[in-house]
Amino acid sequence: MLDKVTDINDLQKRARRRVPRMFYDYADSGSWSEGTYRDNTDAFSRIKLRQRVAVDIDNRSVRTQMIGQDVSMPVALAPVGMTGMQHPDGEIAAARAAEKFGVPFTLSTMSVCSIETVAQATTKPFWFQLYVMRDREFAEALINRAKAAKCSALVLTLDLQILAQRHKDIKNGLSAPPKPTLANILNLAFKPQWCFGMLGTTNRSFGNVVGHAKGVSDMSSLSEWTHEQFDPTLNWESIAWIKKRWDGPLILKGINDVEDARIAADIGADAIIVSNHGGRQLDGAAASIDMLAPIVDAVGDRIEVHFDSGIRSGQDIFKAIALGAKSTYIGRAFIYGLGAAGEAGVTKALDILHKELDLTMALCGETDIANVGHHNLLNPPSTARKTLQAKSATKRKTPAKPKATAARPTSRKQTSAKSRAS
Ligand SMILES: Cc1cc2nc3c(=O)[nH]c(=O)nc-3n(C[C@H](O)[C@H](O)[C@H](O)COP(=O)(O)O)c2cc1C
Ligand SMILES: O=C(O)C(=O)c1ccccc1
Repeated sequence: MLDKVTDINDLQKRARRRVPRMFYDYADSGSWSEGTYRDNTDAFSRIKLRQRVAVDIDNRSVRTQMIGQDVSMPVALAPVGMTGMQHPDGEIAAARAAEKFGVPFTLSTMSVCSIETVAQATTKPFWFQLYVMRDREFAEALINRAKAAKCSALVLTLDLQILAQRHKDIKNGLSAPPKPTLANILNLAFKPQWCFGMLGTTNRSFGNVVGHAKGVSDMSSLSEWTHEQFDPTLNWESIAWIKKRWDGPLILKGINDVEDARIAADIGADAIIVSNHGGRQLDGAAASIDMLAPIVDAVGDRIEVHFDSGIRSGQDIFKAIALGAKSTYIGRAFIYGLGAAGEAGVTKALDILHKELDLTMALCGETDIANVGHHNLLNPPSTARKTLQAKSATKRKTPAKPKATAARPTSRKQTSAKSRAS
């Protein structure tokens, strides 16, 4: 059934056919004009790679580590709210696919299946993403539930203290529970597989927050509820408060500015995710891939720098790694796979990305993802150019032994959580 699917685009087309419009649109949208949403992908296509030839590329590896944990490629599944609305039991399907592929799965606070349900359905630890509510006891309860479920990292999202406006969600009447408007009911008639799947599961509402957060029973609209519940006062002191309560690896998500990256490194987080929330929050913000190199330059020697926003191919992953990210996350790329074909669709998305990443690496003349760096880019960022010039100046002074392979500057190595801990 997925034989003819060759790229993430194909999965997206199939998801559009299978998933009810309000949930498909919820995923495939950005805030306001969607300018940043479009920029995220456009910026990737402006980055050009250096094609290298006559290098022995027979044995290759894209294996690496994220916060000291082994991963089969530099990819994790990003936290996605309402994943279980793209496909029945969607969080379980995605977590299982990730587990089998050897990449981390991050469960959103706003997931349909609860922390406990996902823990029961999987065998390896997953990561938990936290949204901090005004009710701090509730935030603490979520942290404790994540600990009890043996989650192996906490991803704290910082770029959604307040929800931006997404026009499509308003037009589609996206509320919780969804509004049974005539248009929505008619649309469901064209999505029979989704409907039958939903009838077969009890996971149909927000598993982590129902019954806990005040006011959740009358969630009239997702945005109203979010404004009511999410803590707009969240600041760096609150982050220290959370760090104290969570004793495992802490990843700060939603950093898109050098100054914020420096503060994140100062407070001793294990990693940051350079991200603009996939263009769903501050419309007008820079494409995250354009912020990656300056941020790595500022803090890459102190903290692991991860990346998301705009990845739709293995080539995009390669570019993010070349710009200095230790690893990446995918949001829509796996969500489209999930909407198209459940667990098999997520596996297909991961397969596609793995193949594209490996092939791109090979055609750039690299055999190990650990060696990928600025030297693989045709136009390295200016900060990198200075570093490269400095390096080649030093090289000229001390002639190295001639090598069979072309000499190239080493990539910027980031501190791993493990090496800092030891
Ligand atoms: C439908 C959808 C829901 C999301 N929900 C969350 C969420 O609950 N928590 C969070 O931290 N990020 C959330 N994100 C942002 C993703 O974690 C990630 O930053 C973004 O999808 C990356 O961009 P990409 O989709 O272009 O890969 C969501 C993204 C999408 C598309
Ligand atoms: O839609 C999102 O991007 C998101 O993170 C979110 C925020 C509030 C409720 C559900 C999901």
